[in-house]
Amino acid sequence: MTPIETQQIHARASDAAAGRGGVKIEARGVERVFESKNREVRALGPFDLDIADGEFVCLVGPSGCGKSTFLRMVAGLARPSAGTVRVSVRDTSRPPTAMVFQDYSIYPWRTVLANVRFGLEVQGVSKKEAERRALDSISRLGLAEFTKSYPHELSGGMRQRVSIARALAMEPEILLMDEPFAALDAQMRTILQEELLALWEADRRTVLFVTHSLEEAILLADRVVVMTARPGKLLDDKVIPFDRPRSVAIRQSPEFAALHEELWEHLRREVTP
Ligand SMILES: Nc1ncnc2c1ncn2[C@@H]1O[C@H](COP(=O)(O)OP(=O)(O)OP(=O)(O)O)[C@@H](O)[C@H]1O
Repeated sequence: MTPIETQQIHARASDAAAGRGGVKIEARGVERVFESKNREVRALGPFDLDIADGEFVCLVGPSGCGKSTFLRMVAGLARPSAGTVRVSVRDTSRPPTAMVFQDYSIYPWRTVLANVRFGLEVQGVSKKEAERRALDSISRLGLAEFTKSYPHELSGGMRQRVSIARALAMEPEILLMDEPFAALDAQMRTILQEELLALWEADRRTVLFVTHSLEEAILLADRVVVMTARPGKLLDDKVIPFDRPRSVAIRQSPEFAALHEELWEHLRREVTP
């Protein structure tokens, strides 16, 4: 296995690069090798990527190319086997990242309010402030009537709203989303995509979003980063030219179809054996 040369660094951003528009996430020569059943699985890299502060970037690529692994590195939950992942932080009193997963990851025994408040309590935010921020976030996600409901009383779309509310309540500088809408039906997925576009428009937080759907990536992102098959490397890095604010209606435009076709041409070669 390649020796660990470097690890995740949460740099204090006193330099200009950390200001709005500066580099927020910087990956250089990132590799990840797993030991599995006495063999090495080369999952990722070498992979380089820069994401600017306030940018919405979607990561797409074949299954197993290391997308989730990279996201976990940005979250500080995993270390690269080689290379560096650097996250610039403006305000050390806030968590640099918060994550939303496909499977909601909310506690079935806690109410909506208690689920959203949970991360804040772990952070040591006072009870009063946690309650205020949780209620505000719940309301932004349209769940104000359901603060006392339990997850089993909610639809899949509502549970995923709870996950997003919990992440936003943390007020992270970077929102990490790992296929957050993959488990939803097509209609609910469209509704949540539209809601996410509106939420992002309100605060323009840096977002790194993993998806299998090129359509979803083009709809949401400022940039779509396409990865090769495992070990994932950078295959394409495409700026999405559609104006903001956006609505799901842009999916009907010929420009959207052309972009989809172009990116699919690249991805097709990676997913077909
Ligand atoms: N903890 C681990 N131990 C061993 N192998 C792992 C581990 N985590 C991930 N892998 C392997 O690393 C590779 C990349 O996994 P990862 O989950 O990052 O891919 P992905 O692109 O997110 O896949 P998908 O799109 O299917 O979710 C896969 O081959 C996976 O089996």
